[in-house]
Amino acid sequence: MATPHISAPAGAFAQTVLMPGDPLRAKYIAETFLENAEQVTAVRNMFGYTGTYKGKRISIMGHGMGIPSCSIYAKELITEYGVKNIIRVGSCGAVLDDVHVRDVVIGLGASTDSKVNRIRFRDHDFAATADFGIVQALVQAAAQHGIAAKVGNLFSSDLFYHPDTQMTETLRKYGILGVEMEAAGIYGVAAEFGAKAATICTVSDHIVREEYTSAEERQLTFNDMIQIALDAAITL
Ligand SMILES: O=P(O)(O)O[C@H]1O[C@H](CO)[C@@H](O)[C@H]1O
Ligand SMILES: O=c1cc[nH]c(=O)[nH]1
Repeated sequence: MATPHISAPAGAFAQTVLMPGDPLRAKYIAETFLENAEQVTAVRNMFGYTGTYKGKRISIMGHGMGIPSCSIYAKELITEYGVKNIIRVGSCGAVLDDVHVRDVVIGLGASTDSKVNRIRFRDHDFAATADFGIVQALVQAAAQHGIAAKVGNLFSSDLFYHPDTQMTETLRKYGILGVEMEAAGIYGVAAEFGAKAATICTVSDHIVREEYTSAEERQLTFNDMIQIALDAAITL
């Protein structure tokens, strides 16, 4: 039962899928953290895997960069493969003084400059929100790992290289915890097709302070976030 973008057979995905932007991160997560991981799709090299974590069946699949890309995969996973829970596991940039590189942030809500949710919602402002149960599970799992995750609003931007130089000040004023490129789209898809979704991100850079994590640091902090997401996933 392939779709235009996923070549897996029916039943190939677990009910809960962790989704990083980078398909190679999906491969790394599956090979490092899952037992008996099997690759179930590789269309356009957007790798997807299913295996078990602490005895529970879990899938991992990349979603690419930006709302158009992640929306395709999230929609097909939900409507064609019966996926119920999507947890985006990503990276984000920080703008606030009290958010630091390597912090873990959870997107309870996601603001955006994308029009996708207005297209869905008759041109009104849809409040793109995470599933509260998944957020709770993520917060609890983070606490068990000794990490006080910050929970709040993300900004999902259509543009990585944003031309509006005033935008950062606005994001600071409105308390945006992290800038990334997908959460608002995934929350919109989940709402449209009756699934649950949440986003957890590791802060990879501070946009105002111009601080960046090294590739090695990113890998280590990313590992913390993955374990939090997997420990939350098996409670769903
Ligand atoms: O690390 P990922 O999950 O890809 O997330 C962030 O990184 C990409 C931009 O470099 C965008 O996809 C953004 O949302
Ligand atoms: O989308 C992203 C991801 C990391 N850092 C940013 O500034 N934007």
